[in-house]
Amino acid sequence: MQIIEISPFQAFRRSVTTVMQVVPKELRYVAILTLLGGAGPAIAIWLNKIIIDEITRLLSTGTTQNAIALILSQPVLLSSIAGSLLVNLVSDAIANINSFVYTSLRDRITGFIQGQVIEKVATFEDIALFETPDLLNLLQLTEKGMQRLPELCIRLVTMLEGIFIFIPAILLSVSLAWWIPLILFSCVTPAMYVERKYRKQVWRVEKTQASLLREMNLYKTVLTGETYAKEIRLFSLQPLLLERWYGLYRTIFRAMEQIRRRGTTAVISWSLLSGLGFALPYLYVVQGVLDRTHTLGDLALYTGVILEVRRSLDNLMSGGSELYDIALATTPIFQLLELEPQLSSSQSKSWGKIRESAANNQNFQRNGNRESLSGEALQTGIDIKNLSFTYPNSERPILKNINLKIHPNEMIVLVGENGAGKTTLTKLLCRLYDPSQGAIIWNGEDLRSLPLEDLRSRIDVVMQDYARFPTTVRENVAFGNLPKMQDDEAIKEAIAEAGLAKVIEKLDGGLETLLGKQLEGGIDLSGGQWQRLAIARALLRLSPAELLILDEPTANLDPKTEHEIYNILRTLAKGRIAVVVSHRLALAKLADRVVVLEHGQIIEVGTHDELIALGGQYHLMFTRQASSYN
Ligand SMILES: Nc1ncnc2c1ncn2[C@@H]1O[C@H](COP(=O)(O)OP(=O)(O)OP(=O)(O)O)[C@@H](O)[C@H]1O
Repeated sequence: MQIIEISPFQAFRRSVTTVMQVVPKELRYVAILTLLGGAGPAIAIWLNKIIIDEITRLLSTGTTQNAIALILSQPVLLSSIAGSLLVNLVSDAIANINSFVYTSLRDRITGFIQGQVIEKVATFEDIALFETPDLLNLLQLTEKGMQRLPELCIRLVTMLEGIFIFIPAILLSVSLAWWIPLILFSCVTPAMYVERKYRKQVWRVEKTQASLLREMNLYKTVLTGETYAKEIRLFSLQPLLLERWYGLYRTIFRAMEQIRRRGTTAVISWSLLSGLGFALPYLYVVQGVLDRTHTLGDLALYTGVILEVRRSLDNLMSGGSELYDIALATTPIFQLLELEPQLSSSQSKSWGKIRESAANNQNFQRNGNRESLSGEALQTGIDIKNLSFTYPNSERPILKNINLKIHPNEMIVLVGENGAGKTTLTKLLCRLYDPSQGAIIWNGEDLRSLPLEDLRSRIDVVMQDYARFPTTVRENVAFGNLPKMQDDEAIKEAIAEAGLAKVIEKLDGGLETLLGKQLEGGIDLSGGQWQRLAIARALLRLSPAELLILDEPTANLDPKTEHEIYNILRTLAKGRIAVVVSHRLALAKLADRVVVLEHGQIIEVGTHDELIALGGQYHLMFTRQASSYN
């Protein structure tokens, strides 16, 4: 999978487009209010100048009137003071409204972008997304990007505000001397450049440290998650794991701290220069007042103007740097959204062709609302041809030159030592991965040429690490066949067949009982009960399935239930291909053929009796297991 390059500019453009798409109205309100608010400081400064000049004039007349009566008798002074108060009030109101609108705007952008990312990850066909370090790093960086995207609005607004304050202030400063804006501008440019450079460095460090951050988050999950809580306490692992978390934190923090320190020193040095630059125009006005070419009001006006120009330039500078920072931080979001799975269905052939041939053979059946092919429709079975496989994040081949023809209606049991590659082979049959070499031929068609979703709808599976959904009993079962969500009879039948009827009957909420201790009112099941629930899920899905895959379906079951499940398995496997992975060799006796895997290669294939007679690896495994029961 290729992560495409996106420049900060492209990321910025896409961020702005996203924000404008999600909150166009709010953004317009904020922009209009900011525009109104932007004129405020210039007006206030202007009014201030009038007030000071008026007061100076009145004082020079030697009036003895009391202050209130004096103000009330001077319409210019009075209206200027009233205007100044009004401008302050309006500015405050605008700031409050803006902060309210911004909060709602931030929530909506966060919800939108999180939804996009979750949808992308959840519907991404390629399981390698969760196993390839580069992609995991991208996911990690996306988290930060999602936090920063809503800030784009406030930064854009800050920039806008900067511009709105800047334009009137700069016009006023030109009226004082044409060179003043030039000096002010050239003073902030170096600091702006240095800040941009420093942000880029911070981003580079963040990118290279994504894997460390991911590791740190993993330790956090281990230290605070329920899955590990018992063993961590029983084995007193807290000090060791905490030390690892702190170690990673210190490494990341130190590197960031170094860059921040260097960056801040450089930015402060350049800001000092800009401070000196701002002093020049100020001294110029003071000199003008002393020379009597300017009034005291002028001094107040120009001092205010210089400060406002500086404030607006600061706004522009910090807004620009932040926008650059946000553009960098949001790059991974768009890289993730553009990511194309390698398991693409693009070259997919239509199932129509296969359906057609099956229909011609009268094997087409209807099941509930959906069309499905019966087990017999898998007429030529599954042919695994010269298959080799290496996981995307590794160099070590896990399966080597596998050749196996599975006949229609056949039940195969895969056996072999831990790590032999049994589960990996079942993952390839479900097309969670594509073979590195060779092919899996399904009914005469390469698996890669079949529509992925349709293919998966024809497969029923109980995984070794089956899911424990934190939802109701009903949903835990019906997730196997969504159209049957409200079919109580079918759900109860599947539960009964999986041997869970009594357990569920005893629950107060029955099918609606919430499973999962983390949920309010939720309860937990035992390991074996969860496994039986996963089997019930598979049972509900069974009718449309042409291929049934069971990976260690009885690992957590007691001997009595295990025996019951063996009997159910026989029924399950009928009329379809069944591939079962099991270390329980009693199960192998039920199979049409047993396939023995060792170090990723098939070393023996045959019926139980044939392999026992062969006296090879299977014979050894079987006799060892049998002797351990004697
Ligand atoms: N996602 C993965 N990425 C890289 N290597 C993997 C991945 N999953 C499994 N492996 C490796 O592939 C090898 C085969 O694993 P697999 O789970 O297929 O074995 P298995 O025969 O099912 O073992 P067990 O009986 O213990 O379940 C192991 O060495 C394992 O380390």
